[in-house]
Amino acid sequence: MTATPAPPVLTVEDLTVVYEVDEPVTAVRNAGLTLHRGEILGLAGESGCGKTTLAYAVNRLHRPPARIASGRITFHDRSGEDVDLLALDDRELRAFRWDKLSMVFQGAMNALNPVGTVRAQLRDTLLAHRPRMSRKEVQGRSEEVLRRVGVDPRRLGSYPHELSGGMRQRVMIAMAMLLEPQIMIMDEPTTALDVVVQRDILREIVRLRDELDFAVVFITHDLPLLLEISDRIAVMLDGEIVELDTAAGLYRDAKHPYTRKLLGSFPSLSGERGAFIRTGVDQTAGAPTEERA
Ligand SMILES: Nc1ncnc2c1ncn2[C@@H]1O[C@H](COP(=O)(O)OP(=O)(O)OP(=O)(O)O)[C@@H](O)[C@H]1O
Repeated sequence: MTATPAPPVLTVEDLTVVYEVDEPVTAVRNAGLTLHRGEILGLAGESGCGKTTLAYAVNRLHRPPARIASGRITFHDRSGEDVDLLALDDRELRAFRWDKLSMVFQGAMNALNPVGTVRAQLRDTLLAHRPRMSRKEVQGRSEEVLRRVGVDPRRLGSYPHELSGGMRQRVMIAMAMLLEPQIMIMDEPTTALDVVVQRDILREIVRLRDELDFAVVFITHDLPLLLEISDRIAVMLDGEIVELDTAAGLYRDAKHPYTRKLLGSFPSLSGERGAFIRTGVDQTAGAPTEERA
């Protein structure tokens, strides 16, 4: 990490999300966090702790019975403008999503329209936000994003069923970066993929972040993976963020007993561990360093 953190791009304050079912479930409780420009913030915690609910609420994608009971979510635009996300109407939200903040879900590869080519789907998203783009610009941008995620631009003419799962997930990541958003939220984006493909895609995400400087909220229950790729990590337990620290700080000196328990539950973290994605990672001890790759 650098000594002075980059300015914030997103601030979540005191966020509470409740599922209004017979016995209401408070899935996120008074959560607060600041995401800095260009940082990778990992969100860790066991299944059911509220990670996905938090991510959906930030993007206003939550649906009834989920309800934001309290809190503030502020997007700090590159232009200097602060946007109160909870105050946006539907039209403003549609303009905001993909453009300023995009999201890649677990299994997002199945979200591609089966009857549209990759070209058509990238074009539709581009033109919805940039209606004045020429055909040539649309084609150029579509080729560029595919190249960036390691997919041959000749695949623009392919239908989703003609692509492997890994390739479809890469296309979804390309879609998420199409409009150069300032934030990407990734919820278990590689869980459905085999380990080698996962690693390739994660390396790409870290590299692209270094190049393009978007911030990432990366959600997974895989803490060892988060230690490799995150600048900071927030640990969630029963809807609350119980600890938030740099990856190195968390690894070396976890404060909350639950974080220590979580760290202890991954044998790979106490023993030898190879193939860290970050450079500057102490592979013999398996510990992340303070540096950012
Ligand atoms: N539609 C719903 N109605 C009622 N309760 C729900 C609903 N969706 C989620 N919950 C509850 O909210 C809590 C948080 O769920 P959430 O999916 O956000 O957790 P998560 O940490 O993302 O889990 P996972 O890693 O399994 O996706 C859980 O207790 C869950 O049972």
